[in-house]
Amino acid sequence: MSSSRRQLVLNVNVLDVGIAPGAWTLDDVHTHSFVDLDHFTRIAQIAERGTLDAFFLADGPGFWENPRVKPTRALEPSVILAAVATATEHLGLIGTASTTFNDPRDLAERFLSLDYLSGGRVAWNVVTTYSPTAAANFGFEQIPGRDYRYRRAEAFVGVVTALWESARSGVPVSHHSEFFDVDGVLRVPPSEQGQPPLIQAGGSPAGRDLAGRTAHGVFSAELTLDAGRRHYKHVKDVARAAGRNPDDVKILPGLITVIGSTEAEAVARHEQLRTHVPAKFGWDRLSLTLGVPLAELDLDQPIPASLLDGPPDPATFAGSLGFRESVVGLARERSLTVAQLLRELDGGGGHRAVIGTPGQVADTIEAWFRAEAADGFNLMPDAFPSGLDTFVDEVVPLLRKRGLFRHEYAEKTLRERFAVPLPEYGAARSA
Ligand SMILES: Cc1cc2nc3c(=O)[nH]c(=O)nc-3n(C[C@H](O)[C@H](O)[C@H](O)COP(=O)(O)O)c2cc1C
Repeated sequence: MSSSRRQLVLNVNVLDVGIAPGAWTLDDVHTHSFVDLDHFTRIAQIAERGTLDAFFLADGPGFWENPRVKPTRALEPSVILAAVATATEHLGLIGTASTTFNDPRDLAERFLSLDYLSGGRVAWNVVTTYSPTAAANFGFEQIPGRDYRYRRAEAFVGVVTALWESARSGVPVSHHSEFFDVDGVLRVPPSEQGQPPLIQAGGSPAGRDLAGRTAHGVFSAELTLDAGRRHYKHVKDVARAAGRNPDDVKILPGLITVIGSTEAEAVARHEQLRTHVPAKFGWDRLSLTLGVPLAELDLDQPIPASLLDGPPDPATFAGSLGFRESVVGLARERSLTVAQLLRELDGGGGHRAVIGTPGQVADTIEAWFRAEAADGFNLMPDAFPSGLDTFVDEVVPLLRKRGLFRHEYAEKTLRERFAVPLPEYGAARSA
């Protein structure tokens, strides 16, 4: 793939007041920022000032953080995205919605409406969700197994894209599968970009396969350059084998940023953001990510190889295999103690963190992009709005100077910006 044709993609992943568990303690947020539309539109306007590609909301229908420790997503994402759409002109709008806990017609209508009203700036992040709290909200005793979730995801994506196509063609969908029976057309008018592109998040073999065959972007959680390159090649190979142009699926790992004008300043900010967070917070998260009881994780010792070797049964392991593989890879490669691993993961979250100067952040972005470990990143600033402000003011100019990032928006729709083609008429109709 020629690197001159590749465009660096930078989305901002908006995790309420920031990914750092202590982000809520900073002075520029107030107690209700996480449910304040002004907070979200302000973030979007900063992102647009930095000509970022898109505003990206994670979501799951249930609590996934302990709300006693950290404010967590409370408003339904399409409501936030509708407000952001009216406050911006160019910024893409990526909404996450679960294929396990939604109805495809309802979702197709919601996302195409948003796409129509925003002038073709929307993408759907397809997730299958592993949170037990979400399952309990929908009458399941436990989260349905991974095979079931991905089979349903496949059918779900087929119905949604077929319905979006019906909005353009007027030709009714006729879908009958293990999961859905849908006959009809969508009443929403077609959007300026035809239909929203698809992003996918979930790194198990089934998740990567779904992404390679159907998605235009992958939200991944790779922690080392080598693992990033392997994942990148794998998904592009799946796309190629499915007859697609591998450039049409962008690989976008998460990247946590904690920025200071010197490295010491960044470390001090990082420490400050940890002050009010219970020590057990990251430890708990790590135990869930690995599927290993907390009692077996000694802070001062490396994780025993027997625990790293894998969930005993991947079919029933409830967490994300993608996150688990990334964390295990890092722990093995660097022989880290649990305490060092937690530090490296900035609290056990599973995404790569750079704690450093704007130059160091730009270096990481450039190195991963040039090594074909990433086509871009889903940026996760430690805290909003300050962490994003600094990124836009200090890192974006460096990336522009290096010829890696746009100076202004050139394309109107998100599909044009990502340079991904619209499916042919008929491709999805009887999915
Ligand atoms: C980087 C990343 C981000 C994710 N974001 C979400 C999310 O916002 N909401 C959600 O319900 N699930 C999310 N998931 C979970 C996946 O959809 C999936 O349910 C889970 O990862 C299990 O799949 P896996 O074993 O294929 O990784 C995310 C997974 C990854 C790897």
